Amino acid sequence: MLAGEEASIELVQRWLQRRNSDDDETGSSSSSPGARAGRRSSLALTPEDEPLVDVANRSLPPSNIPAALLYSPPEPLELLCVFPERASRVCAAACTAAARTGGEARAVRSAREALDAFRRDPDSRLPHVVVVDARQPQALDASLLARTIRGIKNTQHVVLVAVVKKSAYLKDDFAVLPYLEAGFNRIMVETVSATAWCAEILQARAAAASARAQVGAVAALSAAADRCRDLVVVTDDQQRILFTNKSWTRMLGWRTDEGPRSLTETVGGEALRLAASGARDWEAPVLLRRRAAPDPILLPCRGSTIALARSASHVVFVCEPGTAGDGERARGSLHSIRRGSLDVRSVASDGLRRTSLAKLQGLPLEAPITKVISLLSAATEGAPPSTVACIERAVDMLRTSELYSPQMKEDPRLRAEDPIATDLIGALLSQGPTNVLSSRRSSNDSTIVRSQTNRTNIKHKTSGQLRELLDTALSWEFEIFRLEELTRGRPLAHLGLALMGGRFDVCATLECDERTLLHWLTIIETNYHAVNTYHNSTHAADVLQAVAYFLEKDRLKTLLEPLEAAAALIAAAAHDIDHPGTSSAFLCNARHPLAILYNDVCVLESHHAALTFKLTLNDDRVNIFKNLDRETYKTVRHNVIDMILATEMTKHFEHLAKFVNVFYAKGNGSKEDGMQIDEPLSLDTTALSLPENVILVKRMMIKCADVSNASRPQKFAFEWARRIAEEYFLQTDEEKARELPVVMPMFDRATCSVPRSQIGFIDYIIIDMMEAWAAFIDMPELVNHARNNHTRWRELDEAGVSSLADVKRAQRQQAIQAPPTSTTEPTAEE
Ligand SMILES: Nc1ncnc2c1ncn2[C@@H]1O[C@@H]2COP(=O)(O)O[C@H]2[C@H]1O
Repeated sequence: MLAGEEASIELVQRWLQRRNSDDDETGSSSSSPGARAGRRSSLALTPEDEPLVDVANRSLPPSNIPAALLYSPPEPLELLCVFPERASRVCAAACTAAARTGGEARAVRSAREALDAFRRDPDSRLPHVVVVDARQPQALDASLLARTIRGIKNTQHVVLVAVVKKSAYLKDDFAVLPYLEAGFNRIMVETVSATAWCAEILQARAAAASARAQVGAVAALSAAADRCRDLVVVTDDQQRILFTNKSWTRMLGWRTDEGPRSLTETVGGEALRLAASGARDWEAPVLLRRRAAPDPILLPCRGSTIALARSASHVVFVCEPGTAGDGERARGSLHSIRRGSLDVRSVASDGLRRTSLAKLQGLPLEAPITKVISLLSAATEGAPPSTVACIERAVDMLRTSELYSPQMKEDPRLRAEDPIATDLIGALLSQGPTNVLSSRRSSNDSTIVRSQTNRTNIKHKTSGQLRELLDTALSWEFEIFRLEELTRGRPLAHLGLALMGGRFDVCATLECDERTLLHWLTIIETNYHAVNTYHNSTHAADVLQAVAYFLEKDRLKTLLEPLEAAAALIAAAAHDIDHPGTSSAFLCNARHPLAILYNDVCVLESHHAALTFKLTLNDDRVNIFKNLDRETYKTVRHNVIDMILATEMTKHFEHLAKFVNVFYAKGNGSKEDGMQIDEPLSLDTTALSLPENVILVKRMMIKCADVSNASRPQKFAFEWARRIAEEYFLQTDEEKARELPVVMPMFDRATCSVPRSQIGFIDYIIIDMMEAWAAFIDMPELVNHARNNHTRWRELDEAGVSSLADVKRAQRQQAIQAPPTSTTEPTAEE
């Protein structure tokens, strides 16, 4: 037994014990002998306590399949006949029979045409029965066709009928076997009798309806399992893994297609022994081994053996995460919620209440924060005055509704002598119009007009050089500026096609064709402003490339579904669409129509997300979502919007703090501000089993990609720094020209130190975030590059480099030492 395991087992046992007695009290316990024997067995951890698995339990009565679940909506039969011969009389008879039985028939002559019927075309219906002419192997390989159809997803319920010659049928007793092995359900001797075909088709129709009902039921149950938080695994009677749900995959890190095949490789403990004993229902602790962590986790587990015939066919294990040793946690049932509430009341009834807390306790609902405040208040009892003062201060802080808004003045790291950093970080983190009193003004009234370049669709043709470059699209040193140059300012469509269309096969995931994806990428790219020095389609391509790079990391490969990966790539490509080159605060100050439309709240990001969907849905030729069913579309839309909105910098600390608190909360000594991580990070992967935590991962992914320029090798980081500084300067120019409040007065081209702005950006925005993300996806170079860039900026600062022109000169010198990589857009200084 592993160190500390005994204590954990005891905790789980206590939890199970308490729950059993709870169940008994409430009368919710199953009264079947099997269930009781199983429950006793859950506490049997020594040979003396061996569970009493009775004879009745071993004889495995058939498990109940809820009849209502076996529902299949009545549908008129769709028959597909595959006969190579042009005017086959057998085929004609089958088609006539289909019409007579109230169905519809279609005849095709080749395997390719037959397979077309299984393409996901929303306008055509899938056939229920496919009749394949197996009489002329030289004209049509019927077995190969059957195997291919069976290889297509969701065709288990389609009934395949092979038509054979009578002579072949009567050849030997086992003549039908090769057809059955290939995936045919029925074998029919050739006949031109429509009546004989009627009989065959009626039987096939019944078989198809029954198979459809069963497959539908299994799909519904596996979807249910996938959506629950418990870890579910189903094995065969030999403990070979047949199914694991998403929570299982997320928490343990094993993908269904690469993980252990046998349960014994990943599960240990009492549960395994009980399952092997053939008990029908049982509860016991289970030890689960994780892919990336040496120490197993111990969870309470409930199991059932499924037996439709005499012998067991399936064994189901359901493990509950987050409950071991956490007996006080509310468990979702009315009973337990009430119990949870009572905890707070009893805590608060100790004379420690504050008036506001008493009010909260009167509410029928309870938020976790209420409970936290109550518990903290209770902890002051008998505590020394200094502790009481500390806790009371913490409770006061928790009462604010702006839990995640950093207050700059209290941050000791932001010193008065660092005005550029203060300016930049302040502007990034604050929302809405600038307070006029705190801003500088200018009297100049000229306006800079930003126009949009007119672009045409790209042709999907890549030159040799471009192709070679795109082959390196999954490298962290990807030459993004060279791509910008080779594509004449249209990097997004080319890179998007290579990554989304190629490596990530987004077309297959969204069931759209490549042409639609290309049109989509083109329209998205066209709506970026090429005149922006930073927020143009090269930035979008850069963020797309970073997201693609992150998605290739093992942690994310295991965690995210193809649909989630597709949504992330879409969000990355579109996340700054139609960016005007000025910030949201500028738009608010300027009373821009977008600021009016979005009430000064998340103005730009709301616009990016809304415009993305408006452009996509407006035209079928670009609508990459057009073939998705309603639910899938809803999921993708939700994901894309959530990720685009997550790039809003005013929520930066909120997203980062949530991510760090959820995944690194245990064993990391974080400072009072909650952000500084000084100890080596130890990741808590158990948190991955909760879908709401996966959202935090996706937000963090796009956020890190969005500002990854500072974590790229120096030559890229410097070029991006120049571009963003130039864009900031243009905004300041425009603010002065229009007598608007100046959002970042320090970003004045006459006075700004670019190196210092970068040092501040890396110090306050980049380092903490990249440390947390780099540890999560195992990519230390993110932090290494950021630190190297920081060092280099500091050297330049100390050497007196300040203006954009100075930085450009330094870049040139650097380029002489290292070969040139980028072409750069001319800046206003040149
Ligand atoms: N290298 C950088 N230096 C300073 N600010 C940056 C840098 N990279 C990104 N940003 C800012 O971070 C913001 C992230 O969201 P946006 O792309 O809307 O706008 C970005 C810039 O305002």
